[in-house]
Amino acid sequence: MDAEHMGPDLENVLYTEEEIQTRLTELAARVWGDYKDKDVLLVGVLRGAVMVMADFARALPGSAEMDWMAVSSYGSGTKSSGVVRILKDLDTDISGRHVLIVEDIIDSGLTLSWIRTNLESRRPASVEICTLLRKPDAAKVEIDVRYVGFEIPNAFVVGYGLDYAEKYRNLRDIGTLAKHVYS
Ligand SMILES: O=P(O)(O)OC[C@H]1O[C@H](OP(=O)(O)OP(=O)(O)O)[C@H](O)[C@@H]1O
Ligand SMILES: Nc1nc2[nH]cnc2c(=O)[nH]1
Ligand SMILES: [Mg+2]
Repeated sequence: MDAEHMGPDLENVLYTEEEIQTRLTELAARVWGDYKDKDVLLVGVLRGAVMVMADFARALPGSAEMDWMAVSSYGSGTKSSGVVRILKDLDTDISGRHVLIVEDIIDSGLTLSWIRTNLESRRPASVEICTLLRKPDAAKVEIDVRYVGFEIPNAFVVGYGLDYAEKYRNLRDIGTLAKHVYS
């Protein structure tokens, strides 16, 4: 992997663009099989899930609706407080719908656990989760995730939608940041 492709600030590439696409195509085939008799509504969580949604949705072999939510943690000020407020709600009425939440990463699991409970209160026919990445801490929260791209170790990752202070979302690969970026 040359430096230009990695982005100069990445230390290690965990998953290349090609590996991500291959895995998303596998997940899309599974999802399509599981929802063959159902009209699935994909719900992306802004902003991290934008890249995953774009590529996952296009890897599906047929049409699927898409909608978006934006949420923000508040309270303690840490991302993983688990206290979430809605910045942008769905435009779609999901009652009776089969919802598949599309995420980039599950770390503490608190964001998704809150979103799932929130969406379930709207009486959808079903709610499932598809995430590209999952970290070990997610195991501490009881959250059933049907589709997981990659289980990753507990390191901060960027790229492919994932940011550090809003940067690096546009990198094609996913990796860890070099130390000089933090200092
Ligand atoms: O499992 P958790 O510990 O709750 O963390 C995972 C969430 O954190 C990131 O989003 P963030 O809130 O940083 O916003 P963003 O999607 O706009 O980057 C990521 O995109 C997930 O949505
Ligand atoms: N960019 C980024 N955002 C996160 N949110 C929760 N975990 C992570 C992570 O590893 N990287
Ligand atoms: Mg997010």
